[in-house]
Amino acid sequence: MLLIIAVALLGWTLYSVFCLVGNIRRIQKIGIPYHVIPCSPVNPLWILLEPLIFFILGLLPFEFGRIKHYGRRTWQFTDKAQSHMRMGDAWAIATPNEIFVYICDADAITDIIARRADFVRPIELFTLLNVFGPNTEGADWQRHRKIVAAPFNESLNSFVWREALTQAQSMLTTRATAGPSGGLGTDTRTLALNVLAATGFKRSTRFQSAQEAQSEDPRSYAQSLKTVMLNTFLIMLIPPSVLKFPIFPSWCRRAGEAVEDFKQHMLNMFNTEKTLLDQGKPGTGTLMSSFVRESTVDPKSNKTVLTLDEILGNIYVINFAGHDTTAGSLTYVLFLLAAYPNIQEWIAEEIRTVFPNPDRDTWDYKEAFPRLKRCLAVVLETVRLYPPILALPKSVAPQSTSLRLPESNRTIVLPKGTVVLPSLLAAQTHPKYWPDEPTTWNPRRWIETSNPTDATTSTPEDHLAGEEIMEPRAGSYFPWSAGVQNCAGRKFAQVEIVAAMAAWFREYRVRPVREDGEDFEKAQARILESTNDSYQLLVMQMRDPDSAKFVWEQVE
Ligand code: HEM
Repeated sequence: MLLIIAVALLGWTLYSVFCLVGNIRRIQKIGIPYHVIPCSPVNPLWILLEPLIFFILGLLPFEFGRIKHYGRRTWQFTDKAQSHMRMGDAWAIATPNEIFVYICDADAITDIIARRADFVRPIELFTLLNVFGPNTEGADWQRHRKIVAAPFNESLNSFVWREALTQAQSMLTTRATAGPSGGLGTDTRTLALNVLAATGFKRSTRFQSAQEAQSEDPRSYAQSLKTVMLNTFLIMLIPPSVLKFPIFPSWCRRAGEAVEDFKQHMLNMFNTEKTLLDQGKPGTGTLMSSFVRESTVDPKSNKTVLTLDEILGNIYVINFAGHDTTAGSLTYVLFLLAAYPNIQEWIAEEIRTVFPNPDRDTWDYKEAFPRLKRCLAVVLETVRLYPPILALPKSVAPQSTSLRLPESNRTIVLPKGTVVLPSLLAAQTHPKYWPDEPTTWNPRRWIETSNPTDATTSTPEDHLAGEEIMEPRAGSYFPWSAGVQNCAGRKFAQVEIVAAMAAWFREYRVRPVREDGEDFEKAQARILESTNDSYQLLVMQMRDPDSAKFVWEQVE
C-alpha cells in the first residue's frame, strides 16, 4: 500500500515538474519577466491548507523562488504596484497548471475587457460558486445577464436608499446607546444583509445587534442566509449534504442545514411569485419576480428561459456578490473615517448642506444622491485601495492571441489557455496613474472644482455645487470591473454606502477608543493597521473588525 502511494506521489511530482517546465518555456516564448511557483495558488486544496503550508515554509531555512510572496492568494493586496514597477507592464507567474500573465497598461486593460471573444471568463476557476446552480459564460451568460441586470434600475436604487437610511439609523441608535464598544464588523454585515434581503427579496428585517440576533430562529430566512454567507467557503469546498454527517462539528452541520433551509425559503418565494403571476397579478416587484417571469416557457422555442436551478444559482450569486462586497466596504469606510476625523468633517459639511432638515423621511433619493459627491468620493477612494475583488481573470480562448502594450510600445503573443489578469490593485495604485501619494487614502483626490468661486464671498452651497467627481483614466480604475461584464450592483452598493454615511455623519462622529497611554496618532496607526490586516475568504475583508472599540459622539 505504502509503495503504491509512494509511486503515485513520485508520478504526480514528475508530471508536475514536466508541466511546469512546459509552462516556463511558453512564458519564455512570450518574452516577459516571470516567477515560478510549484503549485497553483487557486488550487482549492492549496487554499484550504494555505496556513499550514506557510507555517511549514516559514520553518525552512531557504525559500523556493518567491513562493512566500506569490504563493499567497492575496499577494496583490500587500504588493500593490511593486511587482509591476520592478518588472514592467507585463510579467508572469508559471505554475504546473497555469500561466498567469499580469497586465498593468491602462489601454491594454481596456482592450482585454472589450475583446470578450478572445479573453473569456475562465469559469473553471469559478466552479466553487455552483452551490445552488450553474455559473455561466458566453451565450448562456448573455441570457442570464439580461435577466439579472433588468431589475437593477433607479426604482430599486430608491428602495435601497430608503432601506439603508432606516438600517443605518437603527445601527447608530444601538451603537450610540451602547457607548464605547466593538462589534463594528458584525453591525455592517447585518446592515448590508438586511438591505439586500429587503430590496432584493422583500424580506424586511429589523436591525439587531449581535446579542439580539442570537435569540432569533436559526432557520429563519435572515439567519440561514447569514449562516450560508459566513460559511460560503466551507460550503463551496464540501457539499452541504456531506457537511451534515455527524463526523463534522456542530457548526459545520449547521452550515449544511442552513443551505437547505435557505433553498427552501427561496423555493417558497418562487412559488409565491409564481402563484401571483399565474393569477395575473404583477408579483412583488423583487428580483425573484423578475426571475420567475423569465422562468415561463417561451412559446416560440418551447424552451424554459430560466430553469429553477438557474434561478437559484442567480439568486445565490446576487446574494454572494452583493453581501460580502458591500459589508466589507462599509467596514473599511467606517474604520478609515474613524482614522481620519478631518474627512468626517469634510463629508458632514456636505451632508448638512444637502439635508438642512434632520428628518430622514424627507431625504429624497433622486434629489439628494447626485449632490452627495464627497460621500461618493469616500466610497470610490475606499474601493481604490481596498477592492473586495483583487483579480479579474480572463482566459485566452483562441489558439493564441496578440495583445498590444502601448506604454512599452510592443505586442506580445499569448498562447491558448493563458490566464490573463488585468492587475486591478496595481493599476489603482501605480504612480503613473495616481501620482499624488498613490497608496494613501485621500477621498479629496476625487473632487474637482469645475467652477472655482471666490472663497471669501461664496456660500458653502455655491462651493459644493461647483464640485465634480473626477473621471479616472479608463483602465486605471475598475473595482466594479468594466465593460458589459461589469458589476450589476455597482450603483446599488454606492447608494447603500452613501445613504448609510449620510444617516451616520449628519449629527454624529465616530472615534476610536484610545487604549492605555495612546495619543490620537497611535490610535490612528492602530486603526489603519487593522484595515491592512486583511485576508481573502471569497472577497477581501478585514481579519478582525469586531475587536477594535469605537464610540459615537453626537455633535449637534
Ligand atoms: C463595493 C461593492 C461591490 C464591488 C466592489 C463589486 C465588484 C464586482 C466585480 C469586480 C464584479 C465582476 C466579477 C468578474 O468579472 O469576475 C462583480 C460582478 C457582479 N456583482 Fe458586484 N460588486 C459590489 C457590490 C454588488 C452588489 C451590491 C450587488 C447586488 C446586489 C452585486 C452584484 C453583482 C453581480 C450579479 C455580478 C455578476 C455580473 C455578471 O456576471 O454579469 N455586486 N461585482
